[in-house]
Amino acid sequence: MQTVSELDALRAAMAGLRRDGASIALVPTMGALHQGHLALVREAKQACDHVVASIFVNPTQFGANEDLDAYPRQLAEDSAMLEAEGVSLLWAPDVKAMYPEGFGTEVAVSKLTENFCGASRPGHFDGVATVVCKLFNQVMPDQAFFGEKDFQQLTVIRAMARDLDLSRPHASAIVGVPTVREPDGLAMSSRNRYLSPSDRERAATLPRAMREAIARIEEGADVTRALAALEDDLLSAGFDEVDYAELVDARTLEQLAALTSAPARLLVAARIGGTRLIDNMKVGAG
Ligand SMILES: Nc1ncnc2c1ncn2[C@@H]1O[C@H](COP(=O)(O)OP(=O)(O)OP(=O)(O)O)[C@@H](O)[C@H]1O
Ligand SMILES: CC(C)(CO)[C@@H](O)C(=O)[O-]
Ligand code: BAL
Repeated sequence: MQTVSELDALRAAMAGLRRDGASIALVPTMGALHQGHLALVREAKQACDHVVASIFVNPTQFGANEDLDAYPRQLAEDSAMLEAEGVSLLWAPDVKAMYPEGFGTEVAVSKLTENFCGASRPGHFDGVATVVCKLFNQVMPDQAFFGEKDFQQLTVIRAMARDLDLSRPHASAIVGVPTVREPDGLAMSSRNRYLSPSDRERAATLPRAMREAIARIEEGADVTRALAALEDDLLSAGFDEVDYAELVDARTLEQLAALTSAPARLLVAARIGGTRLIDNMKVGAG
């Protein structure tokens, strides 16, 4: 596996990989890799001849009071994991290489970013859309792989790629990969390592309470009541705050007051200690 941290070197390496018409998959990450990231790499490897992974802790998607400085950075360990998975190229730019002096362009996706994580993390999705747009233009992959764990992010990236005619990858070449979970059901996340042992134990209530709420909704319970019970379950289990718990149309992220034939998803974000956890699950058969 080759590692590059400058754009010229990336372009030269990409030209080498593309020789003979080989197809390219991109797996964007912020590092601190776990099995969730490796699931993306494995799907990418099945789909294309070469996998290019990126590691970049993108400052523009962090709010002023968020964990940019504390975010785990472990390039040597991550690099060994990617190499073991057969990744061909690691793109690991520093902030100056990604945002050279004078950088002043932003990609903003409207509507889909208004609620949920977009409301509680103002500017977050502008940062995500801008850096992912740059990654697409830098690598020009045939397919790009993102986790369903960040469901709103996946929806926003699909919309951006469609709206901006990012022909490689075009919207249909963005692949969503199902969430990988710990044995107790907690969605894997780099931020889980912030949890104290007791908060880590309590955190498993999140997927459990979500499954219970989904069962109630699928049995025909009133959605507002089921979501209120979910919030109560989380607060009783020791969560400090429920940021949102909503049933949405999985395509438009519009809130649903009842289950319909539309594909539906339960989206939740909740804080335990200083750590904000997000999760989402499919609801119903739509
Ligand atoms: N448990 C998971 N299952 C599947 N994909 C995941 C999982 N966790 C993260 N991903 C995906 O990996 C990619 C990189 O995510 P990122 O590096 O932010 O990791 P993360 O664990 O989500 O970190 P964070 O704690 O910052 O949310 C994203 O597309 C994300 O959706
Ligand atoms: C897509 C991404 C790599 C953009 O920085 C990040 O938001 C992430 O890791 O999910
Ligand atoms: N995994 C999404 C990136 C973020 O929370 O900033």
